[in-house]
Amino acid sequence: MKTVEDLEKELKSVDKEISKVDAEVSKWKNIQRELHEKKVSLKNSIDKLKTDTLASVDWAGTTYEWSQDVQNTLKNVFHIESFRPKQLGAINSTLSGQHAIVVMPTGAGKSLCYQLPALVKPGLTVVVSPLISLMEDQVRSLTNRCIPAKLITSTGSKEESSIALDILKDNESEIKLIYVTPERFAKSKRFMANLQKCYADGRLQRIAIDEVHCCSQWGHDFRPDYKYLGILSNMFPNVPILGLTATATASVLTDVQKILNIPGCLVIKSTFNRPNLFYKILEKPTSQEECVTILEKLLNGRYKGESGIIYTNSIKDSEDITKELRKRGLRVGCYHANLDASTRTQVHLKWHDKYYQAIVATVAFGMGIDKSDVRFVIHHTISKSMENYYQESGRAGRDGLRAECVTMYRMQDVFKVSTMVFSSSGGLEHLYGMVKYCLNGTQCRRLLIAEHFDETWGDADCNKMCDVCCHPVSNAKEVNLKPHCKTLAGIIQNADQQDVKLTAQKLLDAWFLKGPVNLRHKGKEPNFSRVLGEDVIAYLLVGNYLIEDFHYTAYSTISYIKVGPNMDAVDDDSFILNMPIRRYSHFELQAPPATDYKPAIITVKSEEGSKTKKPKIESLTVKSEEGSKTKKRKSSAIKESKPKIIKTVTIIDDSD
Ligand SMILES: Nc1ncnc2c1ncn2[C@@H]1O[C@H](COP(=O)(O)OP(=O)(O)OP(=O)(O)O)[C@@H](O)[C@H]1O
Repeated sequence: MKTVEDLEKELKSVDKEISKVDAEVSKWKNIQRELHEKKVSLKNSIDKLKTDTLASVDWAGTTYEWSQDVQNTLKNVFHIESFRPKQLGAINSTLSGQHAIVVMPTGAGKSLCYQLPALVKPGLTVVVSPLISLMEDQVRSLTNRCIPAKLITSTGSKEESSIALDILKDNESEIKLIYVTPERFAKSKRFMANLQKCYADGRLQRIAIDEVHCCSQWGHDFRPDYKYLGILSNMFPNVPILGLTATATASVLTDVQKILNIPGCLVIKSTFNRPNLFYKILEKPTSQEECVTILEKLLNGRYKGESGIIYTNSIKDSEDITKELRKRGLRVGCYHANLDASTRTQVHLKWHDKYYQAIVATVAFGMGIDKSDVRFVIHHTISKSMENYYQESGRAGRDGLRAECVTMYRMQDVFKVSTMVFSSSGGLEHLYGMVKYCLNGTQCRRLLIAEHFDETWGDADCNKMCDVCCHPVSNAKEVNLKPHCKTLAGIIQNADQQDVKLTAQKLLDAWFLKGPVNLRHKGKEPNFSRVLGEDVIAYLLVGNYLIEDFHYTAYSTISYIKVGPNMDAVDDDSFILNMPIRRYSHFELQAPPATDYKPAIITVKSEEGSKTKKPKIESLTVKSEEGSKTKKRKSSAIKESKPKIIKTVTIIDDSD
């Protein structure tokens, strides 16, 4: 019989064995993890290679079996003379049966990429779109062109909905495009059953997914119902999926391909450079009243008689600014998510019809704005990311004529936004990208936007259409931040010892020897302005020398400033940190800009027919109600005078 000692000995040896096995298991688990990582990386490389290989094909050819039909449909049905960059490639690829994602900036003409193919081949194109109003506009405009299209909504009567649903299984139906929201795929069994019948009958020609970035949580407009669209590629093999978006970040595009189950699909991306948009950062005063005065001057001066949008970051700001501008006699509308749908539509229409010169809006005013002559977009507060900024400012100048994107920047707004976004994944990182853009005073703003979209644009692409390129500084002065870093870290540590938390404003006060004496440092006041001091704090924040620390109160969230991880390096002898000093360049508020922006090609559609010409800026034929005259004038005059135009002037961007 074994003794307790024997058993304990045995137990020890089993423990030893277990440890050995654990070590082996952990070794194999590591190997397994590494292999999984390798597998994912190989899959990604394969997908990327597939995408690159597909992208290297010249899809914009004109010798496909459908090429003649495509040209005829373009001219005779859409009454368009020529394709814009990448449209033909997108059309040919989807007609070839490829899954594809088309990435084009706002207003570049994405809809044509699925509307035209729908008419060239037999069968039905299902278009998924997130907004009913957007779909209504599209169906209306297609119907006006005698293109049979229908919308399936849950807002109409049961009978209407039933008729629309039956189109899917009616082999005799003439409808070519059917618009649905993504919720249909998730929630309507009848819709899915009819769609399967449509597929089984060989009538499902294509699935187009508009605003396809809504699939991805990385995008700026995530919609949970979009994730159900992932079943489509398996459910309907051989039916090409065409995703369309104006969001071009690589992570979003890869994510979208994964969610839709079409990894490695063709990605057709046109340049995101909007050459007609002028980018400007404007110094924002500290008081709301002064801000309103600037807006008033801009609306009455620089943008007199022009349409635009003023973006604010809160409902309260949008209401207050609207009220103040109205008091000063300006016609502006207010738009935010708390207004009911019919009020929002009213505001939108009044702006569209030029009763309102501008809409003062939160970002709720976004998707579905189809006004081509927006001449200015002013950001009263910075956007929460570069991606958002590009989308919001991109609502200007869809007609290709010069338009301006002005952002009012002040350090205090960084915290207004950071306290809203800090809890979302990547929120602060994205915001700091926007702050870097505002702090920049030496690099072309277009280059910064290009970097964001992984594109490379040359200096020539700007054509002096940003404030930095307009007022280049040959020898930008720099401020050596090393001593200031030490002072600021010292102030924070001193406050910490007294159990006091510092907001950025309080930190700034203590640094400039203002505010409570016990929080001030013992050295001298900085020998530069407080505005530059604000820039230094923001610069250190985006560089991780300072960090934000968020605290909730009953009514709000407060951002306090703490020393960040990169501050450790400041004590090294070799540490160097110089910040280029930026200056706000002059910006005329009360007079229209002297423009020298020349659009690439102008197509003048006249009663006699359409002609495409090289820019004919010196002379432009304009027919007024009084008759037709040809005037000699400079390009700037095209924008400034407002003839009663009967002929349409369409600007085509030929940069590819
Ligand atoms: N090749 C073309 N030539 C001239 N006009 C075009 C061409 N393609 C499209 N358009 C016009 O450009 C305008 C914008 O097109 P569309 O609404 O499809 O843009 P979009 O890229 O979908 O924009 P958004 O991202 O805002 O939805 C429409 O009025 C459309 O008729």
